[in-house]
Amino acid sequence: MLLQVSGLTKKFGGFTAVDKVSFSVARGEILGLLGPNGSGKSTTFNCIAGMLRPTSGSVKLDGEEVAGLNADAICHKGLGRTFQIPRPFRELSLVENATLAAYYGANGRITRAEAESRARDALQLAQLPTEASARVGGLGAAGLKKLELARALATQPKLLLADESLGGLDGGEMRQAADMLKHIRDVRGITIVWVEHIMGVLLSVVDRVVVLDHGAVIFQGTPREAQQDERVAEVYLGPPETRAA
Ligand SMILES: Nc1ncnc2c1ncn2[C@@H]1O[C@H](COP(=O)(O)OP(=O)(O)OP(=O)(O)O)[C@@H](O)[C@H]1O
Repeated sequence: MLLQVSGLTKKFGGFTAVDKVSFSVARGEILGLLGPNGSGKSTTFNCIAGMLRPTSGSVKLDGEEVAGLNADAICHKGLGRTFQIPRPFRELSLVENATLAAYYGANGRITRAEAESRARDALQLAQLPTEASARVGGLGAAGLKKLELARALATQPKLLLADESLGGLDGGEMRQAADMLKHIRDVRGITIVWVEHIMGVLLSVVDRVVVLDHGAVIFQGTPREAQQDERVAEVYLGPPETRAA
């Protein structure tokens, strides 16, 4: 297993946002981490990525305990993440943005040529232009999401945590974003944990899903099983008697 989350708990004062969450992700797998708004997805994500310190529990990346390490240290151990709201350096070019991410991922221990090569490779994987003149300014919502992905890929992660990659995209862009994540896994073997609150297109590309509700895991299984599961339907659609026919 590349990622093993065991008994992960995060409390904010007396409120338990993540309650003994356990799941694992095999090398090369795409796992969808789903749940309605407020179910604890972002808190789980941030505990894994080191943006939040878990109250208790274990997070093992490639067999090594990383719970409680800071985000920089976890990135240097091979975890790349995207942010829900892209915040690129707008005054820099796309290549410069990705190059900075490559330096960050390597903890500064690569040459400029190597950082730029990693940056161009990541931009290509994210289907963005690689020429020096390509700027952030002209990118729309989908382009900014791609740049977010390219910045995470430039850190050369073993595990990519994708946070709400579909937010703000239209139907066609969502399909393209989903296919891109699958392509990245297929050609590079990068393991992906993909956090979304909407199921839709995600179910067509993930291998397995974990569904959270009120901070706890209520379902783990294949996308097909998720679509047939009554508890999953309930948290997404409400109780059977209130659903439209
Ligand atoms: N820093 C915080 N302090 C207090 N409560 C918090 C904090 N962060 C999150 N929460 C609460 O924890 C619960 C889980 O929030 P979280 O953001 O993890 O859910 P989510 O599933 O990611 O939701 P969304 O899809 O809306 O992003 C919510 O009730 C939220 O209000």
